[in-house]
Amino acid sequence: MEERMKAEEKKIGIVEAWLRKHRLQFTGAIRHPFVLSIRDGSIDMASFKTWLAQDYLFVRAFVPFVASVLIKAWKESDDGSDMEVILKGMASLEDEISWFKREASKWDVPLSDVAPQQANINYCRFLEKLMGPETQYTEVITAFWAIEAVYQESFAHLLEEGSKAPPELKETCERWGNEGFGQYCQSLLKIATRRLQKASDHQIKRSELALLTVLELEVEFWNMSRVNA
Ligand SMILES: Cc1ncc(CO)c(N)n1
Repeated sequence: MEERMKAEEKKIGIVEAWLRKHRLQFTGAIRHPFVLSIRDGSIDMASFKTWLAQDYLFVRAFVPFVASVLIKAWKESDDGSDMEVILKGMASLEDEISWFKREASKWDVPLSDVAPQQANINYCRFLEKLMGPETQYTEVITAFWAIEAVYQESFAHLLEEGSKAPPELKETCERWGNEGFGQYCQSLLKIATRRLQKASDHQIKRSELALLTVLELEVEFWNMSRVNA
Protein backbone atom coordinates (compact mmCIF):
# COMPACT_ATOMS: atom_id res chain seq x y z
CA MET A 1 0.00 0.00 0.00
CA GLU A 2 2.75 2.38 1.06
CA GLU A 3 4.78 1.45 -2.05
CA ARG A 4 1.85 2.00 -4.38
CA MET A 5 1.21 5.42 -2.88
CA LYS A 6 4.82 6.39 -3.49
CA ALA A 7 4.61 5.43 -7.16
CA GLU A 8 1.39 7.43 -7.46
CA GLU A 9 2.97 10.44 -5.79
CA LYS A 10 5.85 10.36 -8.25
CA LYS A 11 3.57 10.28 -11.28
CA ILE A 12 1.18 13.09 -10.38
CA GLY A 13 3.26 15.10 -7.93
CA ILE A 14 3.30 14.63 -4.23
CA VAL A 15 1.04 17.56 -3.35
CA GLU A 16 -1.55 16.54 -5.93
CA ALA A 17 -1.50 13.04 -4.40
CA TRP A 18 -2.06 14.52 -0.94
CA LEU A 19 -4.95 16.62 -2.17
CA ARG A 20 -6.57 13.48 -3.58
CA LYS A 21 -5.93 11.57 -0.39
CA HIS A 22 -7.28 14.42 1.77
CA ARG A 23 -9.97 15.58 -0.65
CA LEU A 24 -12.65 15.87 2.04
CA GLN A 25 -10.48 18.04 4.29
CA PHE A 26 -9.42 20.22 1.36
CA THR A 27 -12.98 20.68 0.13
CA GLY A 28 -14.06 21.46 3.69
CA ALA A 29 -11.58 24.34 3.76
CA ILE A 30 -12.28 25.81 0.30
CA ARG A 31 -16.07 25.27 0.21
CA HIS A 32 -16.91 26.36 3.73
CA PRO A 33 -20.52 27.47 4.44
CA PHE A 34 -19.25 31.03 5.04
CA VAL A 35 -17.71 31.17 1.56
CA LEU A 36 -20.73 29.47 0.00
CA SER A 37 -23.00 32.05 1.67
CA ILE A 38 -21.09 34.79 -0.18
CA ARG A 39 -21.51 32.84 -3.40
CA ASP A 40 -25.27 32.45 -3.06
CA GLY A 41 -25.67 36.02 -1.82
CA SER A 42 -27.20 35.01 1.52
CA ILE A 43 -24.18 36.28 3.51
CA ASP A 44 -24.95 37.99 6.79
CA MET A 45 -22.88 41.19 6.87
CA ALA A 46 -22.22 40.74 10.60
CA SER A 47 -20.38 37.52 9.69
CA PHE A 48 -18.40 39.33 7.03
CA LYS A 49 -17.37 42.05 9.48
CA THR A 50 -16.25 39.45 12.02
CA TRP A 51 -14.16 37.72 9.37
CA LEU A 52 -12.73 41.06 8.18
CA ALA A 53 -11.55 42.15 11.63
CA GLN A 54 -10.14 38.73 12.51
CA ASP A 55 -8.36 38.37 9.17
CA TYR A 56 -6.80 41.80 9.60
CA LEU A 57 -5.20 40.53 12.82
CA PHE A 58 -4.19 37.30 11.09
CA VAL A 59 -2.50 39.11 8.21
CA ARG A 60 -0.52 41.25 10.65
CA ALA A 61 0.80 38.06 12.25
CA PHE A 62 1.34 36.56 8.80
CA VAL A 63 3.95 39.22 7.92
CA PRO A 64 6.60 37.99 10.38
CA PHE A 65 5.78 34.42 9.36
CA VAL A 66 6.49 35.23 5.70
CA ALA A 67 9.65 37.03 6.81
CA SER A 68 10.75 33.82 8.51
CA VAL A 69 10.07 31.84 5.32
CA LEU A 70 12.20 34.37 3.45
CA ILE A 71 15.09 33.86 5.86
CA LYS A 72 14.81 30.08 5.55
CA ALA A 73 14.75 30.37 1.74
CA TRP A 74 17.90 32.44 1.89
CA LYS A 75 19.65 29.96 4.21
CA GLU A 76 18.36 26.63 2.97
CA SER A 77 17.14 26.93 -0.59
CA ASP A 78 19.00 25.40 -3.50
CA ASP A 79 17.37 27.90 -5.88
CA GLY A 80 17.89 31.66 -5.65
CA SER A 81 14.59 32.46 -7.35
CA ASP A 82 12.60 31.17 -4.34
CA MET A 83 13.53 34.33 -2.47
CA GLU A 84 12.08 36.55 -5.17
CA VAL A 85 8.74 34.74 -5.13
CA ILE A 86 8.51 35.02 -1.35
CA LEU A 87 9.68 38.65 -1.33
CA LYS A 88 6.95 39.56 -3.80
CA GLY A 89 4.36 37.89 -1.59
CA MET A 90 5.68 39.68 1.44
CA ALA A 91 5.70 43.07 -0.30
CA SER A 92 2.06 42.66 -1.34
CA LEU A 93 1.07 42.33 2.31
CA GLU A 94 1.68 46.03 2.80
CA ASP A 95 -1.03 46.83 0.28
CA GLU A 96 -3.19 44.15 1.85
CA ILE A 97 -3.00 45.73 5.29
CA SER A 98 -3.98 49.12 3.81
CA TRP A 99 -6.88 47.42 2.04
CA PHE A 100 -8.08 45.89 5.33
CA LYS A 101 -8.02 49.32 6.94
CA ARG A 102 -9.98 50.90 4.10
CA GLU A 103 -12.48 48.06 3.97
CA ALA A 104 -12.94 48.14 7.75
CA SER A 105 -13.66 51.86 7.77
CA LYS A 106 -16.13 51.32 4.91
CA TRP A 107 -18.04 48.85 7.08
CA ASP A 108 -17.56 50.76 10.35
CA VAL A 109 -15.47 48.01 11.87
CA PRO A 110 -13.15 49.50 14.51
CA LEU A 111 -9.88 47.62 14.05
CA SER A 112 -8.16 49.23 17.01
CA ASP A 113 -10.15 47.32 19.60
CA VAL A 114 -10.68 43.91 18.06
CA ALA A 115 -9.49 41.03 20.17
CA PRO A 116 -8.32 37.86 18.45
CA GLN A 117 -10.73 34.97 18.88
CA GLN A 118 -9.56 31.52 19.92
CA ALA A 119 -9.34 30.11 16.38
CA ASN A 120 -7.20 33.07 15.38
CA ILE A 121 -4.95 32.65 18.43
CA ASN A 122 -4.55 28.95 17.58
CA TYR A 123 -3.67 29.72 13.97
CA CYS A 124 -1.11 32.36 14.97
CA ARG A 125 0.40 29.96 17.48
CA PHE A 126 0.88 27.44 14.67
CA LEU A 127 2.57 30.13 12.57
CA GLU A 128 4.91 30.88 15.46
CA LYS A 129 5.85 27.22 15.70
CA LEU A 130 6.68 27.21 11.98
CA MET A 131 8.79 30.34 12.51
CA GLY A 132 11.06 28.55 14.94
CA PRO A 133 14.54 27.43 13.83
CA GLU A 134 13.65 23.76 14.36
CA THR A 135 11.11 23.82 11.53
CA GLN A 136 12.75 23.31 8.15
CA TYR A 137 12.19 25.18 4.91
CA THR A 138 10.44 22.30 3.12
CA GLU A 139 7.76 22.11 5.79
CA VAL A 140 7.23 25.87 6.06
CA ILE A 141 7.04 26.43 2.31
CA THR A 142 4.45 23.64 2.08
CA ALA A 143 2.42 25.27 4.85
CA PHE A 144 2.85 28.70 3.25
CA TRP A 145 1.55 27.40 -0.08
CA ALA A 146 -1.43 25.71 1.66
CA ILE A 147 -2.39 28.88 3.56
CA GLU A 148 -2.41 30.96 0.37
CA ALA A 149 -4.01 28.23 -1.77
CA VAL A 150 -7.03 27.87 0.53
CA TYR A 151 -7.87 31.56 0.12
CA GLN A 152 -7.13 31.48 -3.60
CA GLU A 153 -9.39 28.46 -4.23
CA SER A 154 -12.11 29.81 -1.93
CA PHE A 155 -12.32 33.27 -3.43
CA ALA A 156 -11.75 32.23 -7.06
CA HIS A 157 -14.91 30.13 -6.73
CA LEU A 158 -16.80 33.34 -5.90
CA LEU A 159 -15.75 34.90 -9.21
CA GLU A 160 -16.76 31.89 -11.29
CA GLU A 161 -19.95 31.55 -13.27
CA GLY A 162 -23.12 31.26 -11.25
CA SER A 163 -21.81 33.29 -8.33
CA LYS A 164 -24.31 35.68 -6.78
CA ALA A 165 -21.69 37.36 -4.62
CA PRO A 166 -22.92 40.82 -3.57
CA PRO A 167 -21.23 43.57 -5.64
CA GLU A 168 -19.91 45.24 -2.49
CA LEU A 169 -17.87 42.09 -1.79
CA LYS A 170 -16.46 41.85 -5.29
CA GLU A 171 -13.22 43.55 -4.28
CA THR A 172 -12.71 41.06 -1.47
CA CYS A 173 -13.25 38.15 -3.85
CA GLU A 174 -10.86 39.62 -6.38
CA ARG A 175 -8.14 40.23 -3.83
CA TRP A 176 -7.50 36.50 -3.45
CA GLY A 177 -9.40 35.12 -6.41
CA ASN A 178 -7.57 37.05 -9.13
CA GLU A 179 -5.35 35.33 -11.66
CA GLY A 180 -2.13 36.95 -10.46
CA PHE A 181 -2.68 35.56 -6.98
CA GLY A 182 -3.42 32.20 -8.60
CA GLN A 183 -0.08 32.29 -10.40
CA TYR A 184 1.69 33.26 -7.21
CA CYS A 185 0.17 30.18 -5.53
CA GLN A 186 1.38 28.06 -8.46
CA SER A 187 4.91 29.42 -7.95
CA LEU A 188 4.75 28.49 -4.26
CA LEU A 189 3.47 25.03 -5.19
CA LYS A 190 6.36 24.59 -7.60
CA ILE A 191 8.87 25.46 -4.89
CA ALA A 192 7.20 23.13 -2.39
CA THR A 193 7.09 20.29 -4.93
CA ARG A 194 10.76 20.73 -5.81
CA ARG A 195 11.74 20.69 -2.16
CA LEU A 196 9.57 17.67 -1.37
CA GLN A 197 11.18 15.70 -4.20
CA LYS A 198 14.51 15.98 -2.41
CA ALA A 199 13.23 15.72 1.15
CA SER A 200 13.71 12.92 3.65
CA ASP A 201 10.75 10.68 4.52
CA HIS A 202 10.58 12.43 7.86
CA GLN A 203 10.35 15.88 6.26
CA ILE A 204 7.75 14.63 3.79
CA LYS A 205 5.64 13.26 6.65
CA ARG A 206 5.94 16.51 8.58
CA SER A 207 4.98 18.53 5.51
CA GLU A 208 1.88 16.42 4.92
CA LEU A 209 0.92 16.96 8.56
CA ALA A 210 1.48 20.70 8.20
CA LEU A 211 -0.87 20.72 5.20
CA LEU A 212 -3.55 18.91 7.22
CA THR A 213 -3.08 21.30 10.14
CA VAL A 214 -3.52 24.30 7.82
CA LEU A 215 -6.75 22.82 6.44
CA GLU A 216 -8.13 22.31 9.95
CA LEU A 217 -7.11 25.78 11.10
CA GLU A 218 -8.68 27.36 8.00
CA VAL A 219 -12.02 25.62 8.70
CA GLU A 220 -11.90 26.84 12.31
CA PHE A 221 -11.05 30.33 11.06
CA TRP A 222 -14.07 30.43 8.75
CA ASN A 223 -16.19 29.03 11.59
CA MET A 224 -15.45 32.13 13.70
CA SER A 225 -17.54 34.27 11.40
CA ARG A 226 -20.63 32.31 12.36
CA VAL A 227 -20.25 32.62 16.13
CA ASN A 228 -21.06 36.32 16.32
CA ALA A 229 -23.60 36.27 13.53
C1 LIG B 1 -7.00 32.83 7.65
C2 LIG B 1 -6.29 33.23 6.39
N1 LIG B 1 -5.76 32.28 5.62
C3 LIG B 1 -5.12 32.61 4.48
C4 LIG B 1 -5.00 33.93 4.10
C5 LIG B 1 -4.32 34.28 2.80
O1 LIG B 1 -3.24 35.09 3.00
C6 LIG B 1 -5.56 34.90 4.95
N2 LIG B 1 -5.50 36.21 4.65
N3 LIG B 1 -6.20 34.53 6.09
